Amino acid sequence: MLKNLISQCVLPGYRQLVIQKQRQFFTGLNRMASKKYNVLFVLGGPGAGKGTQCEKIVKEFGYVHLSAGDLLREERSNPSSQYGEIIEGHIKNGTIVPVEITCALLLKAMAASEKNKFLIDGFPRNKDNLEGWNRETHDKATVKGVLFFDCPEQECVQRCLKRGQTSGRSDDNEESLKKRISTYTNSTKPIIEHYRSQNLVMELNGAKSADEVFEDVRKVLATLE
Ligand SMILES: Nc1ncnc2c1ncn2[C@@H]1O[C@H](COP(=O)(O)OP(=O)(O)OP(=O)(O)O)[C@@H](O)[C@H]1O
Ligand SMILES: Nc1ccn([C@H]2C[C@H](O)[C@@H](COP(=O)(O)O)O2)c(=O)n1
Repeated sequence: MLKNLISQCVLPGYRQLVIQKQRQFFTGLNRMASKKYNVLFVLGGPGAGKGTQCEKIVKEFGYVHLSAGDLLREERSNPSSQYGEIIEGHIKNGTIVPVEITCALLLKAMAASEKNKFLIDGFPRNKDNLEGWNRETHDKATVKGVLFFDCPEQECVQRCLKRGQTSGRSDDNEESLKKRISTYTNSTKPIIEHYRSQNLVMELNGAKSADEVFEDVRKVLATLE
């Protein structure tokens, strides 16, 4: 009789409780797992001031700055990398490195950081970058916006040539710059337009002085905080 009472009344209630607790546990786990990286992309022509502004943003807004170009240059300099020659070829030619390489470097750098807010500078630069990013990060990252520094071509070229006097960059010269500008116009501008159609673009006049540009950046970023 007591056995029957336990199996008919107590056990089902206990089972229900266990199932309910299991559900709560797995929901908690899922929520933890769904914590995504928050990303702001930073785009603009060569020399538009992306890196300069990112440095200032890091100091004031606590983002981690990841420059796709810097990560590629670092990978190129690693003697044990199998991608060194491919990367150098693209950098000199002003063309874009396949996304599998660039996205893997970005994800590795994000995973190595304890922070959650990233400025990804110089990416995505073409359709291959954009599609690869979406494929690899749809469950890992949320793109909160795109900072777009608009700057006239002649100003960009002058800045890069001046930087080339001391930067040691193999692409801060007239020949590479022509190709970089053409890649920017033909491949990167459509990506900016893609994000503009999603209302994600924050456009800034990059032709002003660096401090004036940052004043504008501050206002725009304050709306995201
Ligand atoms: N607003 C500005 N006015 C004048 N010079 C600037 C301004 N912003 C940056 N510069 C200078 O222009 C050069 C290019 O700037 P920066 O490296 O920030 O551009 P970038 O967009 O990151 O370039 P790239 O894509 O080629 O790496 C640097 O020498 C920098 O000091
Ligand atoms: N998404 C990217 C970013 C950069 N590169 C390569 C080709 C660029 O000309 C070069 C320099 O980049 P920068 O420092 O100017 O941002 O790096 C690329 O292939 N893909």
